[in-house]
Amino acid sequence: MVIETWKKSGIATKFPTYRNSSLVTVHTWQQGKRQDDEAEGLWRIHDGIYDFTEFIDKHPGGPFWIRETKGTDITEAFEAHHLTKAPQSMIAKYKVRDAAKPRIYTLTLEEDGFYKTLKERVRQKLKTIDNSPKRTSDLIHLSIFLSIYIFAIASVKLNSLVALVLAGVAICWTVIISHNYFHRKDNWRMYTFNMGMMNFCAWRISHAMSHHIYPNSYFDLELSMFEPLLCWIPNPHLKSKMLRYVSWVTEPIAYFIAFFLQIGTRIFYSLRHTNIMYWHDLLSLSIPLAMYLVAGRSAGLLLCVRYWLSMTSIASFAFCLIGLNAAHHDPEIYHEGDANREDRDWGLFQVDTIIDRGDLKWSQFLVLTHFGDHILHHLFPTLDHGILPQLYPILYETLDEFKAQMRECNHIEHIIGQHKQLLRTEPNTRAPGSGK
Ligand code: HEM
Repeated sequence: MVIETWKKSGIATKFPTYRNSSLVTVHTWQQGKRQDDEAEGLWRIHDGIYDFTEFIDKHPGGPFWIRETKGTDITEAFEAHHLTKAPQSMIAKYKVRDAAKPRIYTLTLEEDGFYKTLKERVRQKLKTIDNSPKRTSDLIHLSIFLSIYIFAIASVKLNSLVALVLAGVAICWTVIISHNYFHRKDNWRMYTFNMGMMNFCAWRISHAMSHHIYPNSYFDLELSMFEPLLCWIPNPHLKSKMLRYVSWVTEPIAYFIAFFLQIGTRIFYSLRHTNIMYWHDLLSLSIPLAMYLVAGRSAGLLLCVRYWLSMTSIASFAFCLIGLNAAHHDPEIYHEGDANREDRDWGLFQVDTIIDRGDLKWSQFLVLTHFGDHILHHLFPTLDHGILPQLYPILYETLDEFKAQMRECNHIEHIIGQHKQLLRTEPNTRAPGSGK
């Protein structure tokens, strides 16, 4: 089949099927990937086909990761989520056959390539690392999480706008910090991601499996989900003139409604197609409930719900302001259609799709609440953000060896860059690392 030129991906031999569907959801992304990935209905790692059915409930990281990836190519996800050698030595017994067709993804994970070299160094470093910052992360998470209820209740009890805004900020920060936890084995903190009406299971697909593995490409669901309103891919087929300029106006609206759009789409899809809702989708309701039970009986349930919806839209706005301007969108950053680095290493691809927030690095609190240390987080998503700073010397050394660079800028520069990227339709012809 001939692919139209504009649909040619820089990281795969196919244009992803899910992008042809009218409603883009986590579920349609998974369905499309099962069609595209040449995994023969099972699990694919490199050029082998594996049957992990028996292993789903035994997986130390929790059953979700394996159950939800059945029928897909998990090569990069498998590499990025394990730092010990155990998983690699375990897979042989589940191998069924060699894959009939080549992999569709063209990124590489060579033993002597950037990512595997860095990973081996990180593996060694982890043996001697100071783990105490993990406790600080846990404490920060718990304090911010509890402060949601304190500020929410205060907003009703004192009829205070300040408390309402603070509750919104606390919801936003709780959601961002709990992202530090949902990338790992199942744990109670991952559930607190749902305080903003979104769901960590949906995000384990759209964020961990899609965005983290294939950032800024056609396979990145976090780009395509925004495309009716905001489009970062520099391609006039996706980004009409109208969308380019109108997006600057619709952007603040999109920020305010993003959380509601996520749950709305999931409810709509569940009613029309297959249920993709979980019991823990109800967790965010604990906020208005606490407000009503502790402080709102005289004010009434309706007022509590109104205040809760207001703080959630503040949280949504703050989340988008932080998240969409944190790392990935700037004309200097690789987006689908731009010239590729010659070295197709998966880790270098991650480096090319990110500019870190340099202004946060001095504070663990700011890193946790603002998607800081983003490059290291993309490369090693299961590691606590608290210990990432200790890995910088190894990262710098390995980047130097592979003639790559880590880029940094502050939040204002990111906001300016993100808006320029919304306007950009011309692909970059200079490949990252070309040095010209
Ligand atoms: C889509 C594929 C997979 C994903 C996303 C995934 C994800 C994870 C996660 C998040 C953890 C917990 C890490 C932590 O909290 O530090 C984990 C641990 C683990 N997983 Fe997986 N996993 C996948 C496939 C597999 C497979 C196929 C095997 C072996 C057959 C496996 C074996 C293990 C083992 C042994 C651990 C314990 C920690 C370690 O030794 O690294 N996983 N996995």
